[in-house]
Amino acid sequence: MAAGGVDVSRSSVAVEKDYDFYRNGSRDVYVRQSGRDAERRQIKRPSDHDLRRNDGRHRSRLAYEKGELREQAEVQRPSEKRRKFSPILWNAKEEKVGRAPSGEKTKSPFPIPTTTVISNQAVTGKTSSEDQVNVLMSPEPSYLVPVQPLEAMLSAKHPVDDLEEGQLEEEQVMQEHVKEGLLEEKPVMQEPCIKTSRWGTGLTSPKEELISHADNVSKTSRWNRSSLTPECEEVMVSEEQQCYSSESGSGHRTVEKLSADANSDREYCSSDHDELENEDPDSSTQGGMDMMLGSRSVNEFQKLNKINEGTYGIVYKARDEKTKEIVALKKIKMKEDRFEEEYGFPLTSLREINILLSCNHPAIVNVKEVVVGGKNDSDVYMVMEHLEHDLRGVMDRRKEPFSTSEVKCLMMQLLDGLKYLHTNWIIHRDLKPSNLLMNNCGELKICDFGMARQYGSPIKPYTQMVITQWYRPPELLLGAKEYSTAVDMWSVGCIMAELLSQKPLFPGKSELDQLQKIFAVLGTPNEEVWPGFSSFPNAKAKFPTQPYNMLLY
Ligand SMILES: Nc1ncnc2c1ncn2[C@@H]1O[C@H](COP(=O)(O)OP(=O)(O)OP(=O)(O)O)[C@@H](O)[C@H]1O
Repeated sequence: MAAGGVDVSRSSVAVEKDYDFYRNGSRDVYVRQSGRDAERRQIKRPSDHDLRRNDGRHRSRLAYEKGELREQAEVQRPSEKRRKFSPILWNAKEEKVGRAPSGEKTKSPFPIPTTTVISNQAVTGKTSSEDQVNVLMSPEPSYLVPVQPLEAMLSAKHPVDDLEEGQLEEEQVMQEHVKEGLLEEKPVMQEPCIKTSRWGTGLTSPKEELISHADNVSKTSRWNRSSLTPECEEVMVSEEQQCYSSESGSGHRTVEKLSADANSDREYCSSDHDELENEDPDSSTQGGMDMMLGSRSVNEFQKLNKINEGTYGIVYKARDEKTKEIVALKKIKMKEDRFEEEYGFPLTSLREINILLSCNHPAIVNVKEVVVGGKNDSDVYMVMEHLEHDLRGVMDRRKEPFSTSEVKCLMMQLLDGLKYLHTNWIIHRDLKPSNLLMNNCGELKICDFGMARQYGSPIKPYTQMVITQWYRPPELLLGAKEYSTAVDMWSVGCIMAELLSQKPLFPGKSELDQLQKIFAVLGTPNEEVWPGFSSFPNAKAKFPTQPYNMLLY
């Protein structure tokens, strides 16, 4: 029997086919969109049958509840993975350290913060010729972005997502140096090489205009910021909602402060919205208008029903009147309170759109375009491929756990998608069952990239207020700010355990309780089993001693 009405077992065949398809390259491929986007997304044209099959969540839900098996549809796959991103490089010397996980040589679609941001040279106002030689002569792979000439740096813009703590701290340090008279000239913040990015060659599509706006927002906020604010600001919903958010659409990405009060229910939004702290609200919304010039109108879609509501968006099932294709429309929730620190278009949504438009993988939800419209003509919608279920809902409806082969099939897809992300220097930072979409063929796709971000080498400090608590790794719970792809892998492990046992692996009620649940299973760490453990900010808490194993060895 299929997994909760979703034919996971059969999809394993489909997945095998996919991999054959993948290996064998392009067959029956058409270009979905024109221009620049066409280069990015080559997909196989869905058959009419496929479109019909997706017609009606209600129908599929009924079928699902009746346990009907769906016909196995020919799985459509891109002919190849076209999009490869580059790492963020933080300074010239360290470029040599950076290595793309896969070793594939590709050009980044992102505005890359080739940040020799505040290297020692920048602070002293000198750049040694040796460093320049190293940069220019070293046989770096092409995914390592060369340091830009100063003029290019100055004329470039900031990327939408290069503004987390590392940068902020560096910016502050620099300002302090200026105050202390250490810098004679106005400090040069090396900016991303937007001219070499796909946005550097002119704005040719609404999407690119949108991203351009993201840059503007980011830049404005960066330069206008007068102070740094804590990253967790919004009081969120209860943990139960947070962790089982499939149907409720309740607050994901929520965390709570580690405290001795294990029963504390207060949770906070893990936002890095302080980037927008001092942005002029009017300019933000005005920019939002401008960036949408040329986008299709949402009126070209017929809304069929509301699927779900999350923290950052309301998701509808809709039909594209032009192509008759069934799609999911995610309406971005604008921050409407002018007196809130963040107002207007949320940074998380900009990041999500930015990353998803650049991704092209069968296990990552496909964002087709961004459209505008609605009551005030100012609503922004992401147009995504539609999938009938999310894994949370599928699990909730099942009476028994998935079989081992079903779990293998799901995990293979999840890991394949995650490999693609990590290979392209993206950490998802919010993997959990409700962010894994599924269709009736058992295909799994990762969605909700609001917390995702591009990372770089070497690792820089980021907010630890990410990942829904039950799926959050101990290093984040312990306060680590320098982390990488491993945080997603922890979430994957929790999801796999949940698939096998039909219950969450570590359903902590608070951060402290979360850690205790983890330690109860894996042992209380110490310096011996986890070198560096004692240096975590929250490691000083007294945890009950639990026997540990030496899994690491
Ligand atoms: N492409 C899609 N097809 C079908 N359903 C979808 C699609 N995208 C999202 N959904 C549904 O909408 C829900 C919310 O979507 P999403 O997680 O992207 O919104 P969000 O506002 O970012 O949520 P969160 O509160 O987790 O931040 C998902 O859990 C899923 O049930």
